[in-house]
Amino acid sequence: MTRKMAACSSYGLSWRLYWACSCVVLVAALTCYVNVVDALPRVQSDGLLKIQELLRTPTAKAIWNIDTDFCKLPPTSHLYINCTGDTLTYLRIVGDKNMVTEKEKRQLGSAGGSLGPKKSLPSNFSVNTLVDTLLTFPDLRGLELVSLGMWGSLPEKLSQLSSLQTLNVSSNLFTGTIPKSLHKITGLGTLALDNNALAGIFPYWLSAMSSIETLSLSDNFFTGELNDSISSFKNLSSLSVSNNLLYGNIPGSLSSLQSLQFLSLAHNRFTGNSPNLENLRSLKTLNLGGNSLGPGFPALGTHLTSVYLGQNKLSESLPDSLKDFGELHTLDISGNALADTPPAFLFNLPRISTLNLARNHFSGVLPLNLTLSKSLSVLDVSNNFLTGQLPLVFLSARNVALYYQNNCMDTLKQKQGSKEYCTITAAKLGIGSSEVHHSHLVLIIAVAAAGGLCLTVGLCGVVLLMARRCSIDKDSVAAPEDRNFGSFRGIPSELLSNARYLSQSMRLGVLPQSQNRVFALEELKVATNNFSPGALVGEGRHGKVYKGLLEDKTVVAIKWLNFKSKEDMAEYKTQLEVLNKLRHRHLVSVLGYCSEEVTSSVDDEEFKSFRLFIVSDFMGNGDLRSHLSKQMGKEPMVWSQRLAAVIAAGRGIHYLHTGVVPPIFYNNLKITSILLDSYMVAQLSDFGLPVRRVSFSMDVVAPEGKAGVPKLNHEESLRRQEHRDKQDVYDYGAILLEIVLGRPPTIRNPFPQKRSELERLTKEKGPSMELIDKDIVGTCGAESLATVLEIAGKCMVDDPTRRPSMEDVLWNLQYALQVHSSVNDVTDEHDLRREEFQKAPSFTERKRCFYDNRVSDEDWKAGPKRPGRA
Ligand SMILES: Nc1ncnc2c1ncn2[C@@H]1O[C@H](COP(=O)(O)OP(=O)(O)OP(=O)(O)O)[C@@H](O)[C@H]1O
Repeated sequence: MTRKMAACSSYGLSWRLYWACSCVVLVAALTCYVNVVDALPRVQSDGLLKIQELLRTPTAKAIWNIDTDFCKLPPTSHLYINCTGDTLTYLRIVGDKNMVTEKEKRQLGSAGGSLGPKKSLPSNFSVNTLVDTLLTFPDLRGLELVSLGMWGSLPEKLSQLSSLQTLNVSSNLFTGTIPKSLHKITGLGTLALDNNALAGIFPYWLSAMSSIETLSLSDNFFTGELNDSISSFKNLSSLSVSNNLLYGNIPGSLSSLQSLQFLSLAHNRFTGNSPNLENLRSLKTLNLGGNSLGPGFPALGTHLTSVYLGQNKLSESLPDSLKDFGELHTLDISGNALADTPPAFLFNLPRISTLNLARNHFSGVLPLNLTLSKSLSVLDVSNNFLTGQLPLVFLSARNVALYYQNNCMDTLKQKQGSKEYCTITAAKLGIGSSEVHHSHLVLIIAVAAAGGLCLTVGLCGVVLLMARRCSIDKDSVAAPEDRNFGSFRGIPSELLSNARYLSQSMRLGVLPQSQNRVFALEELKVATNNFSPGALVGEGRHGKVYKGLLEDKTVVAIKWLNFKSKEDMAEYKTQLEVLNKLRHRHLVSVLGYCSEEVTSSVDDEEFKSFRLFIVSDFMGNGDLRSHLSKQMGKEPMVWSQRLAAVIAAGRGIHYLHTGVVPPIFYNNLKITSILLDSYMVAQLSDFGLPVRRVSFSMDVVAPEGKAGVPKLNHEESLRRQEHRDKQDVYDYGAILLEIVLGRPPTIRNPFPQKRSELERLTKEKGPSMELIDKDIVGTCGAESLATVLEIAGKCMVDDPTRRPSMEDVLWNLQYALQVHSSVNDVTDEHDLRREEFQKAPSFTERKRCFYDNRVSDEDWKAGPKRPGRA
């Protein structure tokens, strides 16, 4: 420093300059000192230790301690701490083990680590105490507490963290509304509250915060219509409200949000045509999938890179303007009623990587010499009405997962219907390319000619000819058969092994992918203490399930299955490859497997048998059925918990039906496959595996078309094809009944002779109360119960075509949870009403206890309009 000052004076600088120079040097020295110190004051270290205590079970071994140098902890995918000088400025804790790599786990262990992601919260967890503790960090700019199982209402005092720029508490169990005081955090740029159970009208008031750039509210219960106030979010670059209860038209004013780069309104109930979004020049990702938008194809900006419009009601032909989408790499327009022949340029867009045109009304012939973009990796044109020869490139394309089954193309590869089937059906639907129009015309002419020729004796020969043409026996028109009796039956294994995710609409529920692991039997023996009885956690009809501790301390479930033939086991293994790729918050992750061939000899004769060990995430709280009754000192689940569990599992099923290519149907759903993790969050297990017939017990619904069920005619086959999701819907209905009854329903056969139980439960005047689980009577709102019973009844109607989709079912259940929450604040007053409810002799009177007394509540008044049910 002295040398620097001398340097200043030696250059003959003035006295004032000399002082300025000294100051600069002093500041530099201080900065240097601060950087060296870089340790938190005691009050902040204590705060972090307190947070550790709050977010972990008290029995867990503490990892942080008084000597931990928090500012020097290495960042990992589930912990990031940043200090500026001697104050904490960023705290991120992500408590989901699926997000931690093995390597990171090891690093965490050796480096002093961070909060263990698998630990559940202590029973006395209080979000208020947590926020009080956070207030010891006045300079906190970033706070991310994700997947930690936190519950309660977000406290108003969160706004006292006034320096926050990022607030992310997604994937927790928060309820209630967003605290209005948040608008006081004037610099807040990112607000992420996804995957909670927050409710209320869409929070337009947040637009008063001009700083807000990212607003992520997906997977909650927000409701109401989006209106023009949306345009007041001037600086928004990312808006995600997928999987909520929003409805009505998408307002045109959305197009004034010029900074928008990411927009997801997927899986709500938006209707009508999408507004013109061409003006959104910064928009890169647009997800409007899973609504009821249509019939027009939306006008979109050409700079988009990902467009998801699947499962809507689009029914026009694709616009020519799509050829200008030079940056598009994902286009998902599956599950609409789009018509005509898909234009050849679509397959050859320069950046296109995923093109999903499945389940539309596309018809006509794809050019034989069609070319595919070099960047294409997934192409799905299945379940349309395409005819003609298969484009040559479909046979030669390598590195492209290609799906074209259930069309009527001229090929023996992937199952096809007859050309007549496609042309006639396309004509019936009034759709089609020039070729279909031509066929249609031929038919019309033929009919007319047949009539005319009947009158003209001289043309008898022609009449006969034409009449023959007119009377194409419907049954001889081969429709694509329903091949999906097993989960993936009929789909070539090479396609299965290539199956990928398409729908990014689910991305917030989807966890990172991991590698399938082939385990050594030795490893599993060590993990389970040689499959000791003490490690046994359950037994199904096909094998035993053990709890195991792997070397890296991961707790896993190991399901032991025996097979008589190698082929049967191979079928399982192929499907495990697919299932391993799936990661969803409400699906139990398959981590890998181990297969073994065992040779034994009896009387000098050798026998081979095969064993498969499926390794998956361990769910610490058993299956849903075990929580419906008092067991081992555990209280039975109350209504809201039951609803939350079935909604969670339903989301997993919905993902299997709509978020995976090819979709996964026929999941042999049972209540015992809904397992609860250590946070009591439900996850579905046992999905997507082949149905193994043991015996046709009451607990198994054989997929239609399996052995013993008559062969289907073509019409029926087509009907099944279109309603492949409905077997799961039926089974899910039975699960809904079980959470109401508290015991398995007696109706499990899809075509029951006697459905009196269901009828008694769903009759108009209300259910017979004696049938309802006494543990929930009084704790569930009547409207909520009635909604669940109504939708369960619809799920279980005999005719699969009349059953609702999983999306409809979820919509109703979310509504049921919402009305339950709004009438069921646990207050003294409520307890009184509950008593009153329990004493009320008739259903109608009980219903009144809830409705009449509650309808005046402010909350209830402000509650959502009910936009109609399935
Ligand atoms: N991943 C898991 N984590 C914790 N427990 C599990 C797990 N998978 C299964 N279990 C336990 O093992 C029991 C048996 O499971 P399994 O899947 O073999 O049969 P099931 O679902 O009860 O019936 P089924 O034989 O019809 O499939 C379950 O009820 C559950 O309690």
